[in-house]
Amino acid sequence: MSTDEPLISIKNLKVHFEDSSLVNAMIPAWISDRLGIEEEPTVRAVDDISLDIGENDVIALVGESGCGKTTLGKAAVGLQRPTGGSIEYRGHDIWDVRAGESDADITFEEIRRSLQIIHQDPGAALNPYRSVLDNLAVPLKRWNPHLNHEERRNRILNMLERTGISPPEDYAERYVHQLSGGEQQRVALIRALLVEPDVILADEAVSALDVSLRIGVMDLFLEMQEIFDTSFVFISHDLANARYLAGKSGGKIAVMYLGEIVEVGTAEEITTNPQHPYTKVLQWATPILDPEQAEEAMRESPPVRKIDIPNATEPPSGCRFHTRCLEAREACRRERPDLYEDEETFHRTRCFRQLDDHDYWDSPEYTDEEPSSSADDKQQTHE
Ligand SMILES: Nc1ncnc2c1ncn2[C@@H]1O[C@H](COP(=O)(O)OP(=O)(O)OP(=O)(O)O)[C@@H](O)[C@H]1O
Repeated sequence: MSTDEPLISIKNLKVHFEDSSLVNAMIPAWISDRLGIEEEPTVRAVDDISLDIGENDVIALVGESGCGKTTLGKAAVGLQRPTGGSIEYRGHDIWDVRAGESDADITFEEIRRSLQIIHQDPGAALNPYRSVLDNLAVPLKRWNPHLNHEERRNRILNMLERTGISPPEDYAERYVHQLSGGEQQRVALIRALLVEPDVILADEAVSALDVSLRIGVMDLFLEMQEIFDTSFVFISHDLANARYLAGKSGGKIAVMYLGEIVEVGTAEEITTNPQHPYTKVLQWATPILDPEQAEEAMRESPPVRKIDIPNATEPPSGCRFHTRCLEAREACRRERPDLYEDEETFHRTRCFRQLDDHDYWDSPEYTDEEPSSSADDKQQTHE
């Protein structure tokens, strides 16, 4: 259950990258000028996002590849400098603290300790030349220097045991490559938990795992979340994972599309009552386990005009989803919708269709793009 005071407050966050791709970098500026090539288009990875993360909160960020999930997550934990807007940790602007321009009684280092990250590839975060014990001793030595060797060892063995790595004495002596993917992810989780963080960002932390192991690791994350009262931000391109994580923990799902959050709600709301047309596309593309239901779903056309996602360097005007949206009208091309909140459920949706009296309803249907063949779309989406 989260308290009113946010742990992290993200306000109008922008992270734009200058896309200095190799091709651009190899073309001299004078040739680019003559050919009219724009040298470094700006990638609007995160564009005007506001989001609070409360104490003991669970948020599952979901969206297609390239929509800005990782960039938002990294910015939230102080690993990515914003190009606009702000990120506050317990009321202190993280980057002002880092620049020494804040009167906060906390250092940037301490903020970074409180905000941990777990990557998709846990092996990358662990030193392959050290044992599990030595790997896990590193954060303890740094943040709990008063502990002696024996105390550190006991704490680590205890965590190994609690996370189901048994016998802990045996595993503690193993090297990272001697562990399975699931065990490595558990060790990465322990490494993050040992420094007693307020927030753990788990970036596609279960995506690489076999489906059979996935539920076990997700359950472990949620169990640890409850025991340690740590907030978790789970990043996933898979709505099914997001639903599981947010559903079991009573957390929220935030759906991202092209650098924006388009819908936020409980797992129940997003699953049974999705409001944004893009969320319905994600829902449609999410595998259904029941074979009978899956077959029926396969017969339905995708609820989208076209499959291709626009380029993040040139996002569509107005509502960014309008070029793919079956419900789009002219108003959607002209004007950017806000995240409108349902007063009863707190479900928020960035779509004019939430407002009974919006001009949208009198606006002509959007016709710029020809709807593509639904049969082709179906095939492409399932490939
Ligand atoms: N350092 C960078 N320089 C330039 N562009 C970047 C950089 N990092 C990310 N991007 C671009 O920003 C956009 C968002 O990327 P991001 O990795 O945040 O998306 P994502 O939703 O996490 O995708 P994925 O699931 O594939 O990791 C993409 O277009 C990506 O190419």
